Amino acid sequence: MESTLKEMRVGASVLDMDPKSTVGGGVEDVYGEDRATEDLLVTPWTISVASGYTLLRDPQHNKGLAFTEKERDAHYLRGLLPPAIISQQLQEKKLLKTIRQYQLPLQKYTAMMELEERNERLFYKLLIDNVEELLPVVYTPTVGEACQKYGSIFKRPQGLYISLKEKGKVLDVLKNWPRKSIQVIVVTDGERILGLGDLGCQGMGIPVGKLALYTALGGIRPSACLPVTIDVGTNNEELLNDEFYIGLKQRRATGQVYYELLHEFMTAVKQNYGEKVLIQFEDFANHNAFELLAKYGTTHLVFNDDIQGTASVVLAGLLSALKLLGGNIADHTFLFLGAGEAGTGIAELIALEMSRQTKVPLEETRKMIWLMDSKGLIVSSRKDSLQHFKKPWAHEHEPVKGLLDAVQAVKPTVLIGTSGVGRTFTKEVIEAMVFYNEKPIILALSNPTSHSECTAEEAYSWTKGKAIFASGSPFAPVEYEGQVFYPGQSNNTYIFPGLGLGLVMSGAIRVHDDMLLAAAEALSGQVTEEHFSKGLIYPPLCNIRKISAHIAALVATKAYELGLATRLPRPANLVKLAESCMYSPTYRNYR
Ligand SMILES: NC(=O)C1=CN([C@@H]2O[C@H](COP(=O)(O)OP(=O)(O)OC[C@H]3O[C@@H](n4cnc5c(N)ncnc54)[C@H](OP(=O)(O)O)[C@@H]3O)[C@@H](O)[C@H]2O)C=CC1
Ligand SMILES: CC(=O)C(=O)O
Ligand SMILES: [Mg+2]
Repeated sequence: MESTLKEMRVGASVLDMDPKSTVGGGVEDVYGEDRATEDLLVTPWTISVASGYTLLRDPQHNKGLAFTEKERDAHYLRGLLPPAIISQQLQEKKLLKTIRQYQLPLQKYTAMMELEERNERLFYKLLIDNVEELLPVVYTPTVGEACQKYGSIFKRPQGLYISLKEKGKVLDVLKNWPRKSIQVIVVTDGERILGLGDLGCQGMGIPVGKLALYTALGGIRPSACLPVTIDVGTNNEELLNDEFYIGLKQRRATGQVYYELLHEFMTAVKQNYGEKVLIQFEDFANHNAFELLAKYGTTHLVFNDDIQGTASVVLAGLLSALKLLGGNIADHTFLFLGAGEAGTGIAELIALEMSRQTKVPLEETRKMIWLMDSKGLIVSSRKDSLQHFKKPWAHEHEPVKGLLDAVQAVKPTVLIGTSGVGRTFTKEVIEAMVFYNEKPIILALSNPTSHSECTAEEAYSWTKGKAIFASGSPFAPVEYEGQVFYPGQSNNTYIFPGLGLGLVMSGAIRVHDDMLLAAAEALSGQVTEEHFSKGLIYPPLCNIRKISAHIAALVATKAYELGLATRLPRPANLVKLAESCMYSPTYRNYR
């Protein structure tokens, strides 16, 4: 139990005291201990030192066979372990070998999750040291399959489930979580999991995976991370008919019922963890995502990863590509397939950057950007029937249905896939891109791999090696006519860990667009000549902690400039601060 005296002091105000209580609550009596009466129950939190069998079963402190002779004596471990002492390094080597032996990605995923539950430090050591190899296991594409099969691979719960059954009790549910000092929450309602649609309660794999990356890539302590799934039902018939489904078996609640539960959650989070806890909205459907962001963006430290994190990573890639191609961002014309969260989020940040660079008003720079949805090109004649987030993109043009026709009409220099539909960048579409451009920029952002708008091989072979290509899920390097091409991964995973670290370490209280621009500049600044020579527009993920530190520093700098930082005075060297803040997974010695 991680509870400390300090945590017990955090508390509710005297104003919400129980009328029957005869004792006044202390100023920060969140757990109601000061004001408890015979009718008012409290939780008996305790502090204890783990030893013996309990220590071996405690994932935060377990070191497996790495416990020294002295530790085995001091902590009652004699006989509970075989005699060999195996260092963390050797344990890591053995595990990597085991994981590599598994044929199926889902087996590797399960092995990693079991390791996390058994030995947290070893899990993070393995992930950090082998990030390029293991990211596709704990994150896209495998996490998508894991969510689809969550019911059958489910053994022990991870994260916090807040369902409609908990309405009216959300604060109590938060208090059940064993860790008290939370800095980052990733929350989903499971309605738009990657490009896989509504997976209901099984979407939990996403907050769990994203938070593992907050720790591995951004250095946020695992104990400070809280994955949350809000379960308001699912409209996925297959899950509703599945006897093993782990979520609420009802159709999704909408309207007032939905918003009341979300509001209760947002209020309880602030009440329990304060103003500086970061909340990342993840994989909500767009009919809720924009509204939630607009509503809570002014009252909470919150951002939507699919709208804003994705925008920042794509802008970073474009800024890098400009260094390769020359010219300015305003020289480009953009066409998006997909006008939802990712598409319109990216489009808006590009338009903002163009406006900043050229001093041309935002309404004008938006005109360089075209979006398509499932009904075709977004044009002014459709304006009345468009969802509000599409309206700014309804430019004057005759209606266009298909993507190839749109490419021919708009002649984009940059084609971006954010539709969630695989194989929509056909040979004809890609050939049209290279017909109009010496070096077309093609980003197939939809996840997981099976939903990517095209493969890396298709992008390079259909453009005869001319494309600057990146994708949301990773592709291996491609050999085309004797030359090797390295596709980059354009995924918000480059941004949110560093963004989160910057916000947390500066004690920021709100997320601002300038921070997303700063994160994009920081990421783009990490791309070197060597990377460019391979055709990469993103730096390799093996340097991600260094990259995250730079992102964090620029984000924190913005927080200070905007007066949104509360950690005062401003530390002199923010890169150093970011590096020194990061969680290290090496084993500690026990007294
Ligand atoms: N690489 C990354 O970092 C990220 C990738 N993504 C990926 O992007 C994809 C979309 O996510 P998100 O924007 O949140 O989803 P949304 O549901 O908000 O948007 C999807 C958009 O695609 C459109 N669309 C659907 N089918 C077609 C089609 N056949 N042709 C043209 N347009 C189509 C939809 O049209 P309509 O509005 O008419 O329904 C909608 O505008 C997902 O696969 C997700 O995994 C998301 C975030 C980050
Ligand atoms: C990467 C991501 O956030 C998504 O595909 O939804
Ligand atoms: Mg997402």
